[in-house]
Amino acid sequence: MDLGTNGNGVNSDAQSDSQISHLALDIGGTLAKLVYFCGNKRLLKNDEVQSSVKAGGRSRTIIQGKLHFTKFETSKIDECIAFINRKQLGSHHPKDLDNDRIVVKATGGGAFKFAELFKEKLDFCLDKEDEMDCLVAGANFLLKAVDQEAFTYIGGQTEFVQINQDDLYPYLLVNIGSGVSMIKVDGNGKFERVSGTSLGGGTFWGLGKLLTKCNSFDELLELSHQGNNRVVDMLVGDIYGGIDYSKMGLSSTAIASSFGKTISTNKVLENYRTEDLARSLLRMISNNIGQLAYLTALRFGLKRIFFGGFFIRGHAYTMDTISVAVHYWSKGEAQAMFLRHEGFLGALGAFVNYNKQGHDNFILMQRVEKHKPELDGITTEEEDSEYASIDCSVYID
Ligand SMILES: Nc1ncnc2c1ncn2[C@@H]1O[C@H](COP(=O)(O)OP(=O)(O)OP(=O)(O)O)[C@@H](O)[C@H]1O
Ligand SMILES: CC(C)(CO)[C@@H](O)C(=O)NCCC(=O)O
Repeated sequence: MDLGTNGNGVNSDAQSDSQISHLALDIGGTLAKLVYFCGNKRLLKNDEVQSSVKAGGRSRTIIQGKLHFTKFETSKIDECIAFINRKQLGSHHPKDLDNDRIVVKATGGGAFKFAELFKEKLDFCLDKEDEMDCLVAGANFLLKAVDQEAFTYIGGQTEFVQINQDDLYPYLLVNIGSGVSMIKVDGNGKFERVSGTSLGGGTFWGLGKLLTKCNSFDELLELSHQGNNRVVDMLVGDIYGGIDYSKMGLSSTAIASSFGKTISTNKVLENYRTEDLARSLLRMISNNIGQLAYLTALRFGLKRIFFGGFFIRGHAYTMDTISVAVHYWSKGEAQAMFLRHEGFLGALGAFVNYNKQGHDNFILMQRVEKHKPELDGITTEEEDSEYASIDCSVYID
């Protein structure tokens, strides 16, 4: 990534305005996530160079641009490769001195599984980063650098959380991907994966697909939106003749047994509305994760729980169920918080890790974006229109 600075730190590159792009990948069990930066190289002005040299530093080239976010199904990794190729992402990265291949940071199991494929198709050398390390780096970056990133969702109301940088740690990060990882975060690079469960997003999507025969995750979410779980779930009231089990604080409407009602009738699968099945399933998975998250937080005395991963998808009912579960089990002591770039923690973390040794010429700067409820910065129809890009600058030596 050497852009040609001379010995005095004055940039000798004659081109002052050229496009540049950088890329990091998180290839998970279900989805492959891409974070890429596109921007225009800007040479430092003379006075900027002088002040930088006077301050004892080297001069740097600033690149202003946007971080973009997009995803592909891991099972269609060829589409992801074609996208990278079409956009020529990574073409400005440094090359591996040993084999002359473009080095790209990558995390998730797919960084191992597809290393050969990326080598063959794109001449990339995937520089593998640990998945948990990247989730934490991504979450810390978002929480510290991105304005209005974290929010609570209670009773249909979104409220942004003001993050106090000096009082961020410790917190519990619950990443709901195909499976669920729970990580106790104590600082930058200081963390422990303290728990996990295989009942995660993959379980919801997989069982949901089998039960409803729907073709996409979004369709399944949409079905759940319109369903009524009481048709499928056995409620406390079903067992107690319509009344609360008040001695134990269980209201008649509380779920006593997820899917429990399906055993007591002579109905078969086809007799149930797919909407109701989807609703029950979403509630079962979200409730369970909310409860496990709370118990894990309790185990380590953590009050703040941030939820990430693509399972959440900013979906109101999912967030509401998780929030209620955390609130209910903690008796209001702990709080569930969500992140706007929930699904991209790992990919962002891999991107941020370009700053680590060996890549210290690439520094991701704070972004400047103010929250816009609607989408911003969408530049092409190919991009995933759901995710707001982030305005930011990077410095290159
Ligand atoms: N368009 C989509 N297609 C498939 N799954 C989706 C989609 N949108 C959201 N999901 C949900 O997101 C989950 C995958 O989340 P995520 O990408 O964070 O995990 P992953 O990295 O693939 O999994 P893991 O970290 O366990 O390897 C799916 O299991 C599903 O529940
Ligand atoms: C295996 C990983 C870490 C892969 O991302 C994830 O799917 C996960 O955390 N699964 C849950 C595994 C467990 O703790 O039981």
